[in-house]
Amino acid sequence: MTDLQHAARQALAMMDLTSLNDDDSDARIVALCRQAKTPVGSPAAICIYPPFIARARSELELLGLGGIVKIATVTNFPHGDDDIDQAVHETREAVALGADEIDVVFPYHALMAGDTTMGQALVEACKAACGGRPLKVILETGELKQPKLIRQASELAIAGGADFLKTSTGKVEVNATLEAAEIMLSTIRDSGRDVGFKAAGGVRTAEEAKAYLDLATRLMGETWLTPAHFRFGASGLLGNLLATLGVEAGTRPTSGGY
Ligand SMILES: O=C[C@H](O)COP(=O)(O)O
Repeated sequence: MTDLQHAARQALAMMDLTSLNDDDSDARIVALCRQAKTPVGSPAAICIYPPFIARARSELELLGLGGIVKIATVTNFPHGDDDIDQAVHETREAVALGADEIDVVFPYHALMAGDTTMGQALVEACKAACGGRPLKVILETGELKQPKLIRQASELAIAGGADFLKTSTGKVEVNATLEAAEIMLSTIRDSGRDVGFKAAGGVRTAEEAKAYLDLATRLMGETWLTPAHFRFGASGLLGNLLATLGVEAGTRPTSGGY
């Protein structure tokens, strides 16, 4: 197995296979769940809008992936509004609908406008609403732009109890970048807290995924790289990973899997 294939295997197991489109439908989410069953294993989670959680849950059960592939959903998405009550309401609703993991957008406009308290307060309140489920905080680093703001948002999210820092919604011009990832990972490392990292938005190839994995290995060490600490949020990466591994997308898993 080449280094690139090794990275592709790792990336697949650490992926939140994503569909967050305005025109998503039950049929599209069912197809997404089916994609999650590959001959070389499954992604860590799917990431979908709240109305599709119940349908995804029953489909994953049918596929024998119940409890194996987690269901993540998004709140305060995609604009990162500064309404804490609304973000908490959406987070509670997502939990009630059966989400295993919540990805909440940090109120990045507020931070850019100089508000250094709102972000932490929103994260704290949403974490409390998660009932122990992992909370990933989307910083929208492509909008924060300045390294100082990315570091500050990372620190506020960690202080608020984030379980993961996530780069991007995938809905703005600049999404995941290695530069932002380096700042976020360094902030996680410097905090001494057990916080993970999710590169999301625009990651499309095994080569790109490998660059993030190499960076995280350099900064955090190889043993840190597990789905409990590292995820890719991606809608268009799986096919390339499977091709890298010599598997055609849509191939039925061999019995027993890998
Ligand atoms: O959270 C994940 C992102 O929305 C996925 O972005 P992508 O569609 O560019 O892969």
